[in-house]
Amino acid sequence: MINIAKIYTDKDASLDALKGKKIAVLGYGNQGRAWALNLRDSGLDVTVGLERQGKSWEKATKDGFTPVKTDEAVRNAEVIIFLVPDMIQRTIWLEKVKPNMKKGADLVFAHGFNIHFRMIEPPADSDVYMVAPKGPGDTVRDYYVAGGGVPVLVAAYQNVSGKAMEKALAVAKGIGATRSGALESSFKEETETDLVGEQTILVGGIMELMRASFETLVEMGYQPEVAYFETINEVKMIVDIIHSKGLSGMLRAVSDTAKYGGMTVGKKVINEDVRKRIREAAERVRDGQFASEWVEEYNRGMPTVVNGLKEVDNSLEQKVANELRDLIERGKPKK
Ligand SMILES: NC(=O)c1ccc[n+]([C@@H]2O[C@H](COP(=O)([O-])OP(=O)(O)OC[C@H]3O[C@@H](n4cnc5c(N)ncnc54)[C@H](O)[C@@H]3O)[C@@H](O)[C@H]2O)c1
Ligand SMILES: CC(C)(O)[C@@H](O)C(=O)O
Ligand SMILES: [Mg+2]
Ligand SMILES: [Mg+2]
Repeated sequence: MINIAKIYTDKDASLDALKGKKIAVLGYGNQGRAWALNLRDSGLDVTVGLERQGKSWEKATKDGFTPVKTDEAVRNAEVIIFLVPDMIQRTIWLEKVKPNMKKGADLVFAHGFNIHFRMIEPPADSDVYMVAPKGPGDTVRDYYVAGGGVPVLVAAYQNVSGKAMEKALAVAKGIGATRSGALESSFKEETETDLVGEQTILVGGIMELMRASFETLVEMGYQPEVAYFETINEVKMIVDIIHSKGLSGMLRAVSDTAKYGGMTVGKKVINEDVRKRIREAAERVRDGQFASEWVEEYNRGMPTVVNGLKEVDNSLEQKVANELRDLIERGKPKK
């Protein structure tokens, strides 16, 4: 056993710390919808707070909530959960939450960005804690409904009441996370590791590795559909095995030919140079350079994100994905 991280499960957490308290969930997007539904299904008192009527408002209403404007949602809340995009949180905090919140209400985050990089300066009399899902919002909902939960990192930044961790664990239990595990961390550790992870593997790394392999095969004259099955579609199946049995389990599930090729060529593709660049990316996160760059990009209207999305939407790999979607869906296991 390595036994470094402190991991809490259902037996260590109680919903009592939040029972009867008014909880405002700000935002109804990826995480907002999942949290609001899971917390409500866990018997907690949730109000959805939104800035304006629109898609999120409609979605929340369809799910049986009666959304209200952000300022109204926070006025009565004892627990305020920030589930609007990271780059919006500071403005919402300054303009809507800070002037209207109850004195001493809890401030809760799903990612430490705004606190760690000091974009939000919380009042000294509030508990400030974090429950950060280690998975996408839809999965947080899907796993909960299926009786499971996505693991989370929990941390307390300010613990005025002495009960911040108890309440973080109650939130974790409410969204189903302690059915799996809530790992004790810090705002610093969560923020930095989450950013490094999404840049180098979960979003950036995996996408670029898939695209590089796919595009190489297509350039060499192989059929795009064959390239798609090989370099993008099968990743889920391999990752599913890693997910349940670890890397050793995956190696034992593939042929010796794949083991040998994977072990020798993998290290040439993902070589020392790549490791050096992963380290550089991690250092840029840790010293705040990435955060400054992202704030600046956001303030310019996110041109890189907007154009990048367009480029991927129009790529051959996405066209093949659209073409094969029915076939792929037909083949999925039926519960
Ligand atoms: N996406 C994920 O799966 C995921 C995973 C872990 C942690 N987080 C964290 O959860 C938090 C929320 O991220 P998300 O991806 O769920 O957000 P999101 O982009 O899905 O948020 C959308 C919601 O925010 C509202 N919103 C968008 N722009 C707004 C604006 N200008 N003013 C007011 N409201 C606005 C929308 O109406 C919608 O309700 C972030 O701190 C993020 O880092 C997200
Ligand atoms: C789902 C992720 C990538 O893990 C999350 O960190 C995010 O920012 O969306
Ligand atoms: Mg993230
Ligand atoms: Mg993440």
